[in-house]
Amino acid sequence: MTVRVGVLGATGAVGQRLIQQIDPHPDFELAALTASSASTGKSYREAAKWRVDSPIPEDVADMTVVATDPDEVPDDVDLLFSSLPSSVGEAVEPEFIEAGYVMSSNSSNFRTDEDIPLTIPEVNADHLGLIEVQRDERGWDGALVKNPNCSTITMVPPLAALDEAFGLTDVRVSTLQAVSGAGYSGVTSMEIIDNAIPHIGGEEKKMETESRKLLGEFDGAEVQWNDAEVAASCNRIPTLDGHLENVWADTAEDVTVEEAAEALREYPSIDLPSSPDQLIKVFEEPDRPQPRLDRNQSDGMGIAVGGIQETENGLQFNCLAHNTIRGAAGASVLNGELLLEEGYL
Ligand SMILES: NC(=O)C1=CN([C@@H]2O[C@H](COP(=O)(O)OP(=O)(O)OC[C@H]3O[C@@H](n4cnc5c(N)ncnc54)[C@H](OP(=O)(O)O)[C@@H]3O)[C@@H](O)[C@H]2O)C=CC1
Ligand SMILES: N[C@@H](CC(=O)OP(=O)(O)O)C(=O)O
Repeated sequence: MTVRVGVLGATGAVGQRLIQQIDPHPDFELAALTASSASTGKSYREAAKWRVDSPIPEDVADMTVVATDPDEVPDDVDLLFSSLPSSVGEAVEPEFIEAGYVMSSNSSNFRTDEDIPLTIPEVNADHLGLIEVQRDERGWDGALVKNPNCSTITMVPPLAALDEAFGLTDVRVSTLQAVSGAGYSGVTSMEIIDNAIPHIGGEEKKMETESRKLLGEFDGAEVQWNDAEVAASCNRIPTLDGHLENVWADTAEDVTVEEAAEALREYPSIDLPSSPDQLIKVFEEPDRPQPRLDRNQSDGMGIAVGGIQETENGLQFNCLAHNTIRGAAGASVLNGELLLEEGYL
């Protein structure tokens, strides 16, 4: 069965990555593209300043961009991907769900609302059951699932593996985030070249809250957030793609480097088209992972870990993922695949 899909915010940085992922997808067919009033009525080629590292798909380039309005999206579209600015998403996404659409959204609005599933399919696919709760509480016909913030996605699979094996108590993380995370006009070249910026607005709180929800237990009615304390410090550096993070994870049980590496390597993936066969790759070399060398492993959907060391209370390690693929567009597509697999489409 082919699922007809639409992309809201299709002309943006994440929207372009979504099109790159969806165009060759075995189960999804692009049927609607939306953006702001500045783009409405234009061909996608005209409206989107295409900046992705593969050619613009010709069939998509000729599609007409429509307004971000449920009346403008054909009724036979089964699934929407949203990559709208969060302020726009907050106002507009509920209108689509109320109109009956099922949506996989990358935007940060509603991520920590109690009845909204925030999922990384390899980690907490069962949280999708919150859709029944949101339908009961909000009277929605459609459904809304969110993927987390890109920095959060990078560290949570390794943390989930360690939590399952040894129990997490405290997590501290410091990030080195690529400029693509800020969008095309997010940081200027004069700001970032030969520089590092030790502040990314709102990012620390997102990492501290979203991670605890993702690592929480769903009991069929609500998610009990994980008790671990999480503290984050976020920094922008002049890499293009790939967020690198230094993590200190305190564990309830003693753990050696070898035991940690085994738990990470053996953490299971999920059988969905965009999920890698091996979710977490563990490097032995002390200077890996690195953004330029390791962000594209498993087509940008892999999580890389290295530099594992024992500490007084647990472990220290480095992790890396491609922020606009695993951290954004690929994460949304994977959630779309999960919605299909679980019968929501
Ligand atoms: N960049 C990244 O790495 C990541 C981004 N995100 C999140 O994804 C979302 C999109 O980010 P990004 O792609 O970088 O943003 P961009 O600014 O590049 O793109 C925004 C998109 O939304 C459209 N849009 C803007 N305003 C409106 C409006 N009022 N009504 C309808 N459509 C509108 C734009 O259309 P137009 O071209 O016509 O202006 C464009 O298609 C944000 O919520 C961001 O926080 C999450 C993780 C990573
Ligand atoms: N803030 C992230 C990207 C982003 O937009 O995240 P979010 O999806 O939480 O808004 C970064 O700068 O790298």
